Amino acid sequence: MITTENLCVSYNGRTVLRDATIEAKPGSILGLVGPSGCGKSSFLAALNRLTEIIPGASVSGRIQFDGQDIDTAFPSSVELRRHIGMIFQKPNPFAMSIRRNLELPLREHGIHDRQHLGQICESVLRDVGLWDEVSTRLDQSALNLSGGQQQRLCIARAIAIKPQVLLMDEPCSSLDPMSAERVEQLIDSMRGQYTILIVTHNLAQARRLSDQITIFWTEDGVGRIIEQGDTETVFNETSNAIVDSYLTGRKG
Ligand SMILES: Nc1ncnc2c1ncn2[C@@H]1O[C@H](COP(=O)(O)OP(=O)(O)OP(=O)(O)O)[C@@H](O)[C@H]1O
Repeated sequence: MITTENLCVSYNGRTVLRDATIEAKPGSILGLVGPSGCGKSSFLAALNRLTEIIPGASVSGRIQFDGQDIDTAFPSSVELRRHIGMIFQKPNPFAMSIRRNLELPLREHGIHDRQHLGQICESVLRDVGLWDEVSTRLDQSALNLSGGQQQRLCIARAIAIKPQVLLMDEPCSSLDPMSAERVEQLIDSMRGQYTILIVTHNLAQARRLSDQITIFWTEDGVGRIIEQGDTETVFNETSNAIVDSYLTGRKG
């Protein structure tokens, strides 16, 4: 379970997200939506401590993982990212072979046995539906794969080290429609195995994929959460006029 309490993110002293409190249930998919600039990516970055390497960024509030503050549970960012992985909008495979892309994080986490590495590579490539497409060219550059294949490789790389949580920042939005559909199906198939927090601008996708939804909004230049709950309940029964306008495409 991952929770936040009054999470705030600022850049150079300017608050861009205020008091974000969420609860992502184990094994569920939580959709994070809202207009551009309301702090969704900053929120995800804080959960994975990427804000530490963004110049001028600062975070306050509480982030807990299984009831423990993440700073206590995972003093090192490497350990944190073993439990909380991240997938970005633009696929970012390393400029090396498909095999090395998968082996690198495994080696970083202490797995060096060649046979074991090989087994994990095959298993995660099967999990993301890539094995049949790449099994004969594992030693070729990952950069030769299509965008959709690269994104599935990045998901394979993230799950190779068995995280419990996956943060996804618009994972389909740079892909062509067919590849995006394929990646969406993959994410859907991961329900129950991982706790997934996914930022998407595609409201139909958020509705299809997410069990719960959190809606961010900007007021006076500061992002905050204005609605959250079970996805279908929020879509069908929200009493918040702004949320209703946003979800029906009349605003945002
Ligand atoms: N590195 C940074 N330095 C300064 N300001 C930043 C930085 N990153 C984001 N911001 C600002 O923080 C605010 C929130 O941005 P963020 O990217 O988190 O929003 P978002 O909801 O994810 O937007 P989008 O949907 O367009 O990706 C914006 O005003 C943005 O300009």
